[in-house]
Amino acid sequence: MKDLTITGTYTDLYQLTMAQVYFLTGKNNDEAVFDYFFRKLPYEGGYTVFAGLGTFLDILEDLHFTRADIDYLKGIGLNEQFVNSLESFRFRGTIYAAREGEVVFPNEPVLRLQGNMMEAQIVETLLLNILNFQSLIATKAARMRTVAGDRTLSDFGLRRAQGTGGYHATRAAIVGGFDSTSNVKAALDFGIPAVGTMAHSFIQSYDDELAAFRDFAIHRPENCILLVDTYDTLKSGIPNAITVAKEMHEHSQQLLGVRLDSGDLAYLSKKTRKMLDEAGLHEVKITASNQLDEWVIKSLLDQQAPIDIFGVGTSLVTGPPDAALDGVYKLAYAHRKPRIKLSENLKKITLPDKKQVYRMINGEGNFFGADVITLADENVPDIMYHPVEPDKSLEIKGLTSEPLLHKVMDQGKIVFTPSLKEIAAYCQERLNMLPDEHKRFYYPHIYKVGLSEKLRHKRDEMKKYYKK
Ligand SMILES: Nc1ncnc2c1ncn2[C@@H]1O[C@H](COP(=O)(O)OP(=O)(O)OP(=O)(O)O)[C@@H](O)[C@H]1O
Ligand SMILES: O=P(O)(O)OC[C@H]1O[C@H](OP(=O)(O)OP(=O)(O)O)[C@H](O)[C@@H]1O
Ligand SMILES: O=C(O)c1cccnc1
Repeated sequence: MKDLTITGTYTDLYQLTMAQVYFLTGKNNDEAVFDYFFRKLPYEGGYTVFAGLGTFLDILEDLHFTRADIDYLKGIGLNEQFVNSLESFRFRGTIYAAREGEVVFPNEPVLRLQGNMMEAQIVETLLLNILNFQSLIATKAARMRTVAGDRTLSDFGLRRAQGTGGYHATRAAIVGGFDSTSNVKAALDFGIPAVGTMAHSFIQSYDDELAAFRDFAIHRPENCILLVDTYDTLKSGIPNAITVAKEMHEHSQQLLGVRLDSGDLAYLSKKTRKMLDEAGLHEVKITASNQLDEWVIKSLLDQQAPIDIFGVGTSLVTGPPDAALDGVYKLAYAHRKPRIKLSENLKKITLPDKKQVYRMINGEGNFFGADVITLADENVPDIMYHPVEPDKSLEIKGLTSEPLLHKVMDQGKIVFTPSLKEIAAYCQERLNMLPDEHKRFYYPHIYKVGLSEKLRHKRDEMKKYYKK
């Protein structure tokens, strides 16, 4: 059995059966335009961090069908001529997208893909699979970063992740503001600092805790963090860690820290800090772990817990309580005409044609709290309209604006390649521009996304036409 490498068959079968029809009816070379957007903010929060773009583009640039793919697709009854054509399949489309790390909002196109019908359809599943997951995890990470301030956040999640999804979860965690990871593969591949402490098993395997700490410190004096809760944190773990820290000093070495992994982390971290300080070990840091999430981190800091490093696993990489971001990929233009999808639910009617999104910036250089979706070739309007409530509008005249969608792939070639570090810095820059009321956990202020008059008119006219 072979393990996962992403090739053209990393898609849903219906994409290929639709592509086959486009091919056989001679429609595959017409331009199609799809929008990627989501409808609901995760965590009942005020924003989503857009992540995964770099991963998606890297995979897309090399995407091809292998001999085994071709043989398999013929074997399941797809048309031979169509399947043979996939031997030379390469994505040659053009993509406009928000920068990875951008703070984005429901119903606005975050990415616009323009390609031929066939290629645009085939890559849908891959795009959604990568962008939805990484955006969910980057958002979770960003929520933790906004409450952790300048404390260190480390990803400890691989063991609890949804299978190999833990690999991309680590990348997304960095986009959203984490500093480091215990995931060695992700650290290697993405250039992230790899960090780690020790497990209970290491201490349990010794007859006494002090001997375990000593061996660890002797053989790994750099970045040494001792786990202090195996037997009794305050009566055994901390006193033994202090002994080892002092022995390390005698060898001109420095104990980096201790890790608390159970009990009342506020109480224990305060007691620990006091004991370390009384021993003159002011520089020894306190790490905390054990089912942390943004709420627990916030609570601990509200309790003035002197914790320097938070190690977060399950809640970071699995993104509870939301299992997925509901991002979708909808057709906006095909065969030289704008396209629309109607719905009984007004909110679910899609926006036709090629579009741009403009973000409004206020006088202080922060986000004004409004994005307007326009037709791609339109100037920024003076007024934006509520997407579904015809009487609501907002004047945006005179505000500075920035286009959100930029070309990131041109005819199959990546044209913008920021490093993961730059993406993470961009995310923090944009989060800093987002007013605090959109970042609070309870009932955050709603960020407005509106339509230009021209786009609204086009949608409404098409709606009338298809209703007839
Ligand atoms: N002072 C605190 N304020 C808020 N939450 C805390 C505090 N201390 C710990 N927590 C969190 O409360 C939860 C405690 O869970 P639990 O009772 O399973 O841990 P525990 O007492 O350490 O048990 P175990 O020894 O089985 O790990 C964890 O999510 C932990 O991060
Ligand atoms: O609680 P999470 O946020 O998921 O963080 C990761 C957890 O994984 C480890 O525990 P585990 O019991 O797996 O191993 P250990 O014996 O090394 O503590 C670690 O000690 C954390 O408690
Ligand atoms: O290095 C650690 O302390 C660590 C790594 C993974 C999971 N829990 C803890």
